[in-house]
Amino acid sequence: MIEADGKLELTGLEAGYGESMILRDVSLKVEPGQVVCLMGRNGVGKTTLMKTIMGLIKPKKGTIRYAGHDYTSRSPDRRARAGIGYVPQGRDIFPQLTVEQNLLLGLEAASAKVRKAGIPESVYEKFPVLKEMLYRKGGDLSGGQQQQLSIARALVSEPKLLLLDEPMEGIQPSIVLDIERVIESIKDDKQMAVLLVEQSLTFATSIADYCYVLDKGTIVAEGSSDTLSEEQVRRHLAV
Ligand SMILES: Nc1ncnc2c1ncn2[C@@H]1O[C@H](COP(=O)(O)OP(=O)(O)OP(=O)(O)O)[C@@H](O)[C@H]1O
Repeated sequence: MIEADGKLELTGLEAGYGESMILRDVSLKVEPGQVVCLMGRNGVGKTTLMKTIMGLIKPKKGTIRYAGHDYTSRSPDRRARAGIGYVPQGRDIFPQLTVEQNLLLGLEAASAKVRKAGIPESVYEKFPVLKEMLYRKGGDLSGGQQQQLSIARALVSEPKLLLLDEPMEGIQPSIVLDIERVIESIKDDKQMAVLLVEQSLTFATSIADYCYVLDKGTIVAEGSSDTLSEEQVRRHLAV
């Protein structure tokens, strides 16, 4: 792995919708091979931050550096081709397309080299259920399976940086475990940097190398899982 591969560095980011500024002075780093968790109550700006990293929202101030280059003004397309994979909140798969067709769409975002190689076998190893259901329509899958498909679709392009927005939200416990195992295996592979929005403090601190807590659009606490005190995090997570 090249040293800067997958590295993300946000500095002094300000972003929002029209006149309403949601993120204020957000600085954050994800190193190659790391899992970094972003925590915070509902509505504090976690999704807005993910969208800004993906290029779907243009920041008013600050910089986004990725893989050693300034990506602040680059299009979402270019970010995807450069290896940023995004799994948005709420499994936006295509219900009328088959599982395989959904996965092939993930390849569209990939670099030419990855596109040529096709869907990597490693994706089916991570999600064996999808291989069994390859020709079923996405809409026929359970909610948890759709979430697995949504993550698999991002993995198909073999990203260097994976943005996961609350992948465990609203999913039955058995599938939560499956998804946690996949995130653990991604971490063990050490090929990808992961920025994970996660509400479960237990899982976040067990998997993350580093955690950030966002409140009202600002980072209010950060640290490695062993230095960030539970009390500190809970204070900002409590309603
Ligand atoms: N398209 C939009 N236009 C205007 N305001 C928006 C839009 N999307 C989100 N917001 C506002 O931005 C703020 C942050 O929302 P965001 O979705 O980033 O929060 P979040 O931390 O991801 O919350 P949740 O956990 O509920 O998804 C909220 O006040 C929300 O109402």
